[in-house]
Parts: sequence; structure tokens; C-alpha cells
Amino acid sequence: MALRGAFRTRCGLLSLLSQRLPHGNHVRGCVSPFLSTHRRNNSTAPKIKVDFDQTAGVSIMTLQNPPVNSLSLDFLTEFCSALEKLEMDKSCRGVILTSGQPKVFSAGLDIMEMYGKSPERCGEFWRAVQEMWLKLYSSNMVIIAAINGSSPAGGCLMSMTCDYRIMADNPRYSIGLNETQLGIVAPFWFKETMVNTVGHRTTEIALQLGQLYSPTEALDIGLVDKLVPEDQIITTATQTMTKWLAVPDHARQITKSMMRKPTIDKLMSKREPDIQNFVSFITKDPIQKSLGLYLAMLKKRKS
Ligand SMILES: CCCCCCCC/C=C\C/C=C/C(=O)SCCNC(=O)CCNC(=O)[C@H](O)C(C)(C)COP(=O)(O)OP(=O)(O)OC[C@H]1O[C@@H](n2cnc3c(N)ncnc32)[C@H](O)[C@@H]1OP(=O)(O)O
Repeated sequence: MALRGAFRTRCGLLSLLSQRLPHGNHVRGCVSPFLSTHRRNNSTAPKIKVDFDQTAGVSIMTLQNPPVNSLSLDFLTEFCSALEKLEMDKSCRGVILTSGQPKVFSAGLDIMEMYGKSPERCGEFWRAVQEMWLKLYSSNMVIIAAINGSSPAGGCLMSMTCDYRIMADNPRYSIGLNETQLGIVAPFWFKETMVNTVGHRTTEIALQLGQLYSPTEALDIGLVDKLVPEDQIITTATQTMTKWLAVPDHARQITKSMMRKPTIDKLMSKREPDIQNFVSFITKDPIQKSLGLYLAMLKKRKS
């Protein structure tokens, strides 16, 4: 009951917002001025912590972009550079992705990067989102997500690029591609990553509704692979990694590539049009208005 209640509350807020928002092109209006002063995390502290266990050949990458590990341009740039270094280091065969922030794995794309920004800046941001996805989805390393908090939208995408997902069994957490609830659309490669993870029909329902799932529901549909108590998440990820690393690298890597290559090739061949598509979509007045209202709702929820 408590689980259902928590899930309903979260979805309720989002539905409330979508009820208030006409999503058609007829919506017009300027962006709310108070949102442009939204508190930013301008800290120069590292946003990714990498702990490399040389003996095991495994790195733990801890996301630490307070307050909610939103995927900003700075964060994505640092993340890709850290991942690339590990990819080039032949002694690193596995990566565990986890969050250093309480209750949140990642809040997804930083909405402030898509709100009130110039088309050039939006394009730069989108290229970085693509880069993160490409690097993770095509990695030769075994990547395990230790999802120790909520993981909506881009956070869910990041988790789905991993080879295995372990989530903390806490009914307050949720995971899913909730883009439609913000009045935006999950791009084709988000959609295909989800289809590759949970299948076509489940994705069709999940994406249209912008559904966020509790850990138990996520396990039921195969969006995550295992639930454990939160304090066991890293030990379980480490044990799971040992099992995956027992498989000869070359055989596992070729198999992984065979499964994922069609989706990767599709984005690779459409990178520039995908950026143009994103920029033209996200800078439209009605979309900006939806994002503005969503941000306002996020803030209001706290008070
Ligand atoms: C025709 C086809 C065209 C295709 C074009 C493609 C377009 C598609 C474009 C993009 C795809 C988008 C993907 C995304 O990832 S969008 C982001 C979606 N994310 C969410 O909906 C999550 C929103 N956040 C939450 O639900 C919660 O914050 C939480 C569950 C993650 C954590 O809850 P809690 O611990 O209670 O924290 P707060 O809600 O209090 O938040 C703290 C603080 O952080 C701000 N914040 C939260 N999330 C974000 C975010 N994603 N970006 C920026 N800022 C965020 C929140 O506003 C609070 O701020 P403060 O009041 O200043 O403290």
C-alpha cells in the first residue's frame, strides 16, 4: 500500500502538470523570469569520482553533481572524458556507475540546459548528450548500474546503456522515461534503447504515458535486473561484476556489439540531423513554456 501510495503521489504531480498544460502548438507565452535565476551548481569540484581497483580491474564511477546529478553540459563533458580514460586503460575491464547524492541516481538531463538557451548552446548540449550515450552504449567494458536513487528520463537512459542494472529496493525511488510528462518527446535513440531493454509493447505504453516505475514494477518489466537493500548495492554490483568478467572479453564484447550496433549505427549516421531536430523542437515557444511550468512545479513541490 505504502509503495502504491508513494508511486501515485509522484505520478499525480506529473499528471497534474500535464493536465494544466495544453501540449499543442497553439500555446504561446514568454518564459517565467524567476526561473532564469534558478540556483546553479557552479562548483569546480570534480563531478565524477573514479575509484580504480587495479587488482580487480574495476572502477567505481560515482556521480557527484549536487543536488540531483542532473546531466549538465559541464557534467557530461567531465563524464565522457573520465569514461574515455578508463576505456583506453586496458587494465580497466569493468565500471560500476553509482550516485554520491542521497536518494537520486540522476534527475536526467539538466532542464536548465534546455530552457531559455540559444540554439547554439542547445546544439552543443545535445551533442554532449549523444556523446555520453554513444560512449556508454558502445563501451567494451562491462558497465553495471548501481541505481541507488530515483532515475527519471536521462537518468533512466544512462542506466539502460549499462549491461546490468541493480536498483535499491526503496518504494520511494522511481525510474523511467517520463519525457511526455514534461511535454517533450523521447528521441528515437532513447526509444530504441528502451525497446532493446524491455521490448516494443512495454516501451510503447511506457513512453506514451511517460511512466515512472517503482523498483518492484521496474523489475517486473525488466527495466532493472535485480533489487537489493540499498546498503548492499555496491557489494552486489561487485559480485555481479566478477561473474561478468569471468567471460572471455573478446567473446562478450563481440556479442554486446552485435546486440547494440544497429542502434548505434543509426544515431551515428543521423547525428547532425538529430541535433538540428532537437534544437528546432526544444526552442519552440510551447515547448519552452512546458519546460518552464515543469520547473516551476518542481520548485513548488518543495514548499
Ligand atoms: C519530434 C521529435 C523531436 C525530438 C526532440 C527531442 C526532445 C527531447 C529532449 C530531451 C529529452 C529529455 C530528457 C530528460 O532527461 S529531461 C529531465 C527529466 N527529469 C525529471 O523529470 C526529473 C525531475 N526531478 C525530480 O523528479 C526530482 O527532482 C527528483 C526525484 C530527481 C529528486 O527529488 P528531490 O530529492 O525531492 O529533489 P528536488 O525535487 O527538491 O530537486 C532539487 C533541486 O534540483 C532541481 N532539479 C531537479 N531535477 C532537475 C533537472 N532534471 N534539471 C534541473 N534541475 C533539476 C529542482 O528544481 C531543485 O532545485 P532548487 O529548487 O533550486 O533546489
